[in-house]
Amino acid sequence: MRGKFITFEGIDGAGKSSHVEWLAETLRQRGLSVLVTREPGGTALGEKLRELLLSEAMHLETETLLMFAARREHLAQRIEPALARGEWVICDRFSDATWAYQGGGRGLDKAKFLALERWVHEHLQPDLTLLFDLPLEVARERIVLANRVLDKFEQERADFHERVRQAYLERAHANPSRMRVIGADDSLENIRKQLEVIASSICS
Ligand SMILES: Nc1ncnc2c1ncn2[C@@H]1O[C@H](COP(=O)(O)OP(=O)(O)OP(=O)(O)O)[C@@H](O)[C@H]1O
Ligand SMILES: Cc1cn([C@H]2C[C@H](O)[C@@H](COP(=O)(O)O)O2)c(=O)[nH]c1=O
Repeated sequence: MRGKFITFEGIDGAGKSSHVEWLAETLRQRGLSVLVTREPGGTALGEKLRELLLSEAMHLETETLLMFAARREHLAQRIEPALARGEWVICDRFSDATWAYQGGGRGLDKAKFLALERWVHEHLQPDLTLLFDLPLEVARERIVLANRVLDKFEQERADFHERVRQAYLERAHANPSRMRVIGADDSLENIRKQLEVIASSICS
């Protein structure tokens, strides 16, 4: 039987990556085989593209095409074969991120996004997307506290990140059966409780 495809999304600093491995382990304890991966990245070529995408300034359409090029490789090399073997795949970001960052944040024409999405994965959408949502200021504070070097996207102004957040919420509103909004302005423990309920429902 084909495995399930779960994606994590949210603005930078939302806290999603803190739960990816935890959810994978929770699913493994239920006897499932789980692949954890991320975008942009997930393959040798994808990780090279990630380095460029997170550091180099480029035209919006170049950025979008490179995101989808990395995704095409990722789907062909890792995601689709794993799902076909019956493994579950947890991916830290996928096409909803392109919708939110390049579309919402930078203003990419929606028709161009939809054309690329149809080209690259017409017959595949995540079975479940967990959208970590929280106010921008809380996410910023977490990034500052983590004291990490900011990448190209994290260096963007607050209004960019606010548009990204709104684009994610609109997409979740338009896809209620696939996307679940997680209240991420909460303790790690309480967020895990929300995820445990979701994990139980997807495994049953
Ligand atoms: N619920 C939480 N409460 C307080 N701090 C948190 C919480 N979740 C994560 N953090 C901290 O916030 C920082 C960002 O978390 P994390 O890297 O998981 O976010 P992210 O959404 O994956 O961010 P990015 O997409 O920018 O990599 C980390 O230092 C993490 O320890
Ligand atoms: C897949 C994807 C990602 N991005 C942006 C979003 C983040 O700022 C970075 C990825 O780094 P993180 O460790 O996951 O935070 O890339 C994007 O703009 N478009 C995309 O399609």
